[in-house]
Amino acid sequence: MTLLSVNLNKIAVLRNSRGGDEPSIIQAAQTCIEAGCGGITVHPRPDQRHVLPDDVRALAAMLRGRVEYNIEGNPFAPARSNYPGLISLAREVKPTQVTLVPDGDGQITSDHGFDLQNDIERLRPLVDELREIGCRVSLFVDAGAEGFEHAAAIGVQRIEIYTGPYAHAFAEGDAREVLASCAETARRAQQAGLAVNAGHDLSQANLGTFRAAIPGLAEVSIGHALIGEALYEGLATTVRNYLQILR
Ligand SMILES: CC(=O)[C@@H](O)[C@H](O)COP(=O)(O)O
Ligand SMILES: NCC(=O)COP(=O)(O)O
Repeated sequence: MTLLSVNLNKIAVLRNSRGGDEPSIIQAAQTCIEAGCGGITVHPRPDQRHVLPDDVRALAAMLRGRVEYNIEGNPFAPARSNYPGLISLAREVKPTQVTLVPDGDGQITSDHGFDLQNDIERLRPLVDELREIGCRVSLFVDAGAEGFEHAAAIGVQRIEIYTGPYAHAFAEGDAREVLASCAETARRAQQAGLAVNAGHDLSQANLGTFRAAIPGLAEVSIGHALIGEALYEGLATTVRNYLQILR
């Protein structure tokens, strides 16, 4: 069964746009859980454009023991005022999973994964620390990435395939080549002993085709499209629609 982890970044975008407490990220999480999602994902960025450190803390308190909690971010992004750093936040709230994403500050969104050949030694001490905390560690990678045996050797347990290029190709009408690359990437990662997650720009339109091509897909984390669709259909209904696709 592929777990649906709802990314709540875009709830925080709307909330921060007026500087108040509404819409509530906690109420959104509660609605998603009651609708049946298996996890909640947030990506607290250093520039605090959406999810804030206090959101991460508040979610930890309400999610514990209910659904999986996945926190994403760049572990190398330095701490700054009001942003303690990803590893420090993980040490504080002990989420189920931490997904390491090599995003720079200037990016409008995540758009690439780690270079496992060159980044693995820098990642080793961070993976050690996250495992010590008790978190599952996942690395954000591009389709076609190499070096999964190195990732497994330093204690990484999952990869998350960056599905932005797949979603774009799907929207353009021909995703066969990208999908085949994602499937081969998943196969090689599983062969190296890693479980496979996926995320970025997945939607009700493209998820079924992706899921059918990736045997054993452990988790999808979905936010932008899901929250957008929820503006029309309602959050609970939208979550249930995704769960129906993943059945
Ligand atoms: C890693 C990834 O692809 C997404 O989870 C990311 O969290 C999207 O970030 P924004 O919501 O800031 O675009
Ligand atoms: N890891 C992907 C994620 O959490 C959500 O990405 P998106 O659906 O907002 O593009």
